[in-house]
Amino acid sequence: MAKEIKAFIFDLDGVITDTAEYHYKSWQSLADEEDLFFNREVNEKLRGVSRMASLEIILDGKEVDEDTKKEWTDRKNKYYQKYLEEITKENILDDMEAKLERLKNEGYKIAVGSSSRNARKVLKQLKIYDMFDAISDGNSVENAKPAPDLFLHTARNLGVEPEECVVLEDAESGVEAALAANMKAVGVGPEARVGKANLVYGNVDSIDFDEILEKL
Ligand SMILES: O=P(O)(O)OC[C@H]1O[C@@H](O)[C@H](O)[C@@H](O)[C@@H]1O
Ligand SMILES: [Mg+2]
Repeated sequence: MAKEIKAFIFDLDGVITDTAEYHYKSWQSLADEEDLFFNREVNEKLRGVSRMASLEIILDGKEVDEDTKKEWTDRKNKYYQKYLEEITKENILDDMEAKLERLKNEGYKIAVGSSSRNARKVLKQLKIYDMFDAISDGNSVENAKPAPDLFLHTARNLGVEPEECVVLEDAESGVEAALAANMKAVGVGPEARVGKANLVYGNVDSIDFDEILEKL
């Protein structure tokens, strides 16, 4: 028999807030300065992918020494952090805060499971940091999504079984990580990207928690 749902684990970038545009602009600045090929299509491949792995995707096989990679990812992060200074509650997607409150009031545990090392900073800027029962970020585990480690770490911190968790994700790598962790996956975005999830919504606004609780 399916286990009862006790917790919801939310990806951050692209599910709670749309910081993807700031990641894009920051990579674009670096790419322009270093004469690397980059555009929105390449940027789509970076969804859910860690900082260094993102650079490897942009480099697309081009050989660069480790010190330079470090300097480039640091520089991209410096640009990104400048954008983060500007973000406020207004950057929360649709009625996500109300949805989180509702789940909390109904007794579900809620957590963040993000690949970003900036996740805590983002949550503080959005003024929702204290709402969560657990927060896992890009510093929490060694193996990034699509490995299940980040979500398993989150479940352990929540004190629930993986089978009792639902993960909400906008990235293919995140959906894969959730399924590999034996959790239920809700995909947010086009079928081509998140179609492997147990349930798919085209955008954050259309996420229906009654349906999720009924079907998963
Ligand atoms: O560079 P950061 O803040 O650690 O973020 C790592 C990754 O975090 C993910 O949440 C984003 O979807 C990726 O685009 C990003 O590369
Ligand atoms: Mg995401």
